[in-house]
Amino acid sequence: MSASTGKKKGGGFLSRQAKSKTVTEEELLKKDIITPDDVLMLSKITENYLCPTEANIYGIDFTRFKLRDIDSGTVLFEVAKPPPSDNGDDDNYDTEDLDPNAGRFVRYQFTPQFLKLKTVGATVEFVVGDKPINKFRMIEKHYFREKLLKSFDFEFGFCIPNSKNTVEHIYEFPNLTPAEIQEMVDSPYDTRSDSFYFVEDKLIMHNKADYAYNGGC
Ligand SMILES: CCCCCCCCCCCCCC(=O)O
Repeated sequence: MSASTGKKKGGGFLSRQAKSKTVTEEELLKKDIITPDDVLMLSKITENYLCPTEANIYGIDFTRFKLRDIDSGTVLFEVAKPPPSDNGDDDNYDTEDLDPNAGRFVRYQFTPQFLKLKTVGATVEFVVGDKPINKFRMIEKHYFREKLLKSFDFEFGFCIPNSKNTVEHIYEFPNLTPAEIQEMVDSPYDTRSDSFYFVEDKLIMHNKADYAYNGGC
């Protein structure tokens, strides 16, 4: 029987079904534990955070983030968390007191040229608390409106207790047509991402970002 009839039994048909299996955010919010396989099945940007900030029981704290174009070496973006002041006050206290989710949302403003890059390196520095961390992994899904542009899957690996760690993850950009690039440039903040962080296959942090690509226009 020809595969093109759509009636073929066995692996071909079933594996195509398995690959397209999707899950909704509402279904995941009912689960006690959210796994990497769960978020890989999401087909849309989430409207909510899929775990509370308290799920980060490992004291993971991002302290520096840098983006660079791998081809030219140009630094595209860099931010560092200010060190705690001498009196122990957290400088982010006021903002986070008003909105407890403020620390897990970032708005980026890039130029249209950003979308023409091929490969970007993201250097992340982070500190961890007094527990050892196994299988620290991030799955980050980028969307333009309803369309998934690309899902990135990065390992941070094992982290020793009370350590400061630095890792560079390499983002290979999706192929975008000139028309898609123009639409994204013309539609600031319609490009969005969910970053899901796992320790031992359990969701412990969820951050969000949105992007404008019309800087300098
Ligand atoms: C248009 C798709 C491009 C995807 C590659 C984007 C590379 C930069 C990613 C920066 C992600 C930061 C996420 C965050 O701050 O939570």
